[in-house]
Amino acid sequence: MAGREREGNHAFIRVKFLNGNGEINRYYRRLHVLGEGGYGKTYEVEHVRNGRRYAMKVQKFERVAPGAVATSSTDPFEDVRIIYKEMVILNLILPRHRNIINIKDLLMSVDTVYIVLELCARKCLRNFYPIANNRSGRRIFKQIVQATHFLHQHGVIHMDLHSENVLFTDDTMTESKIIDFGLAVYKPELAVRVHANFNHHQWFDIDDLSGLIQDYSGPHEDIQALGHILHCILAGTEVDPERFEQPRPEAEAEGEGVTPAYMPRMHIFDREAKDLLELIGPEYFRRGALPTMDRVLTHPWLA
Ligand SMILES: Nc1ncnc2c1ncn2[C@@H]1O[C@H](COP(=O)(O)OP(=O)(O)OP(=O)(O)O)[C@@H](O)[C@H]1O
Repeated sequence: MAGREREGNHAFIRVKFLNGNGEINRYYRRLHVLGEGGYGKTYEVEHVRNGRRYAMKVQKFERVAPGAVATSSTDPFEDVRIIYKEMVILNLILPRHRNIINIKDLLMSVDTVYIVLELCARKCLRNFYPIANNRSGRRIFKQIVQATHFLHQHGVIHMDLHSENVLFTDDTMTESKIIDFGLAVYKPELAVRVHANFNHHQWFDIDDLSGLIQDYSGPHEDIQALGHILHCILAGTEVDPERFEQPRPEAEAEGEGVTPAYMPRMHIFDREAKDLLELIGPEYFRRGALPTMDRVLTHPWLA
């Protein structure tokens, strides 16, 4: 059982095809719902034969009759494209990384995709913020930065990094995993590393490579999202990003004082953590243009 395998030096997807949706029960027993997103539900499941627990993301899509004409407003192909892209990114483009969710199995019927993932605890960054201190905050933030850098090296921009898309492997909240590649974009021109000779021409039409917001997508989107996450870690709470959309002098001139609860807790964090916030944080804190990922990685707080 494995979604991602290598045949010689080439990547390929191993998919189990199901004759009907009921057949999924021969492989996995659904235990309960872990979460619900725009494209379906994610369940905790148990493998029928070996009893191991996993998370199973179930995504239904419109059946697309061969030759059917789809309108742009109700484009059934769009659902298929999004699901397909997530499968290819997780299966083929990315090698394993300890801080990126690992795909375990992939099953498909005529109208549903079942993506089986390693199971995380029901803890996400939101649960971590209040207990973060300089040491743990630095460790977790470094994991997320390194995993994001790894994505970028393989040409993948996540595009949806936020508190609920970073889960923890267990309740100790010491090991994090980035999940949900539904909005991710693959940009072959950005890739400096290629896994198992992945050749995008074999897997994508060039049009299918575009994300929902492709024209604006780039590493800066993820770096900005990391800046927001860092702000939340330092503040010890989820922060409303809209409050920090303008630089400090402008915000203060408009009388928008910021709640003390949203300010970095400098009695807990090193001055270097604040310095990194001034590099990648929201406009309110930032001193200049967003830096490159390399500069973030080598920042003294993380080095
Ligand atoms: N591997 C996992 N282990 C445990 N829980 C998970 C796992 N993957 C997803 N979940 C839970 O299921 C929820 C939905 O998963 P995910 O974000 O991947 O789905 P989605 O349909 O793309 O959601 P969205 O519309 O929010 O982007 C997550 O927020 C999380 O609570």
